[in-house]
This record gives sequence, structure tokens and C-alpha cells, in this order.
Amino acid sequence: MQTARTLEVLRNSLSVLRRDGGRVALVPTMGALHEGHLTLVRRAKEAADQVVASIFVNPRQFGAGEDLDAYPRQLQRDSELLEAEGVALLWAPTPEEVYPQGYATNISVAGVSEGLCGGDRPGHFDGVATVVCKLFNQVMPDMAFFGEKDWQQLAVIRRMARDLDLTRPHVDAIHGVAIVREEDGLAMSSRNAYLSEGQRASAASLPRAMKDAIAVLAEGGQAERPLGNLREVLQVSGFDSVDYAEIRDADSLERLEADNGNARLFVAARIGGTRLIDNMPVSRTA
Ligand SMILES: Nc1ncnc2c1ncn2[C@@H]1O[C@H](COP(=O)(O)OP(=O)(O)OP(=O)(O)O)[C@@H](O)[C@H]1O
Ligand SMILES: CC(C)(CO)[C@@H](O)C(=O)[O-]
Ligand code: BAL
Repeated sequence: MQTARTLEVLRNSLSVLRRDGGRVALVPTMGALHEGHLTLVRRAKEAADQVVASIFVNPRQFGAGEDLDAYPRQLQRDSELLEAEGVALLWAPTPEEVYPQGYATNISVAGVSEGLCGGDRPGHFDGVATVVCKLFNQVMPDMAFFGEKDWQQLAVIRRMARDLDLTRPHVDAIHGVAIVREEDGLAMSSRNAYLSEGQRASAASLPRAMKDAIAVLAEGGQAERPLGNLREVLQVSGFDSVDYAEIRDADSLERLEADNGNARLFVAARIGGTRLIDNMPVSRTA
């Protein structure tokens, strides 16, 4: 596996990679890799001839007071994991390489970025859209893979790709991969590493409480009561706060008061300073 840390090396490596004319898939990550990320790589390998993975802890998507400095960085370990999965090229730039002196451009996607994580983390999705657009332009992949754990992020990226005519990684070639979970149901996430043993045990109540709420939502009626119960269960189970617990249309991300036949449940909750997110279908189609 080649590793590129500058745009010059990336371009040279890509031109070698493209010599055989195969299809190239991009898997963007922020590193601290787990089975969720490796599943994206495996899906990418099945669909493309060559996989390029990126690791970049993007400062522009972290707000003031968020965990930019604490975010786990383990490039050596990550690079061994990616190599073992057969990744051809790792793109791991420095912040200066991505945002050189004088950098001044921002991409902002309206609508789908509003509310949920966009409400709690102002500017977050501008940072995500900006860096993903740059990654697409740098790597020019034929397709890209993102996890459904970050469902709203996937919606923002699809909207941006469509709006900005990012024609090679166009909307049909932006693949969402189902959430990979631990045995007790907790969605895998690099931030799970922040949890103490006790917090980790409590964290499993998040997917359980979501399933219980969905069972009630699926019976019909207004969402208010099951979502209220979910908040209470999380607080009793050791969560410090719930940022949001909402049902939304799975595609438009419009807020719903009841199941519309294409609804998903979205939750973000904090436990000991760690913010966990999850989402699940309410309707069978969502
Ligand atoms: N459990 C998971 N299942 C499926 N995809 C995942 C999972 N966790 C992360 N991903 C996907 O991997 C890609 C890179 O995510 P990232 O590096 O931010 O990891 P993360 O575990 O989501 O970290 P964080 O704790 O920052 O949310 C994203 O497309 C994300 O949706
Ligand atoms: C898509 C992404 C790599 C952009 O920095 C990041 O938001 C992530 O890891 O989900
Ligand atoms: N997985 C999404 C990246 C973030 O939380 O910043």
C-alpha cells in the first residue's frame, strides 16, 4: 500500500493506480479505525478495482470546545489495518496540505443539514461538505462509500454531489453502508473509545431504548409519548442528556410527528462528555 501525505505524491500515486484503467473507490475516514470502517473498505473492494482510503481529522468540522485535539490519532495502526484489507493507496494529508495559508472557501448545504447534528454542531456540516468536496476533487474517484451511522452526513454529501455536478462520484455512486454494531447493539464509533467501562455498559441502552420506541411508533399514533419515554429511559440508564430524539423522513429529513411510511428515528445523547449518535428505520421502507 502506498501512503501519500502531500498532493504531489497523491497525484503521482493516482496516475500509477489508474494506468490499468480500473474503477477507483474512495473511503473517507478520520482514522481510529474499527470494524465499521473496515466494512466500508470491504464493500468498496467488492464494487471497485482499487480502493483509496483517506484519513484526515478535519479541523473545519469541529466546533469550538469540541474534541479536535483529543480525537484519537493512530496512523501506524490504521495503516496496517488498511493494508491488510488490500487498500491500494492511503491519503493522509496534514491540515496545512488541505487548508494552506489563505484558504477561504466554504461549502454550505441548506435543508438536509439543518437540525439534528446540524443544530447541535453549528458549522459542522459546512466543514464536512467542504472537506468531502475537496477529497472528491483530489482523488476523482468513480465511487465513494459512507456509513449510515452518519445518516444526515450521507444526505448532505449526496445533496452536495448532485448540486455541484461532482460528476464522477455522482449521486448513484455514493454508497451508504448499513450501521455496523457491537454485540450488544451499540453502533461502532471511534468515540466509543472515550467511554469508561461503566459508561460503555450504559451506552448499550441507547439502541435498546430506540428499538422499544420504534415498536410503539410502528403501532401508529403521535411520536411525542414514545420519544418522551425514550428520553426518560436514557436518563435513568446513565446518559447525562439527550441532544435530540426525533423522527424524520428518511430521504428529505423533514421532521415528522408520526410515522409517514418512510420514517427513521434519529437520536444523539451524551454520556460523561461523549456524544453518541444512532438512527434506525421506523417504517420498513426507510
Ligand atoms: N458503525 C459504523 N457502521 C457503518 N459505518 C460507520 C460506522 N462508524 C463509522 N462509519 C463510517 O465511517 C466513515 C468514517 O467515519 P469516522 O472516521 O468519523 O468514524 P466514526 O466511528 O463515525 O467516528 P466518530 O466517533 O467521529 O463519529 C463515515 O462514513 C462513517 O459513517
Ligand atoms: C466524511 C468525513 C471523513 C469527513 O471528514 C467524516 O465526517 C467522517 O469520518 O464521517
Ligand atoms: N463521523 C462523523 C464525524 C464527526 O463526528 O465529526
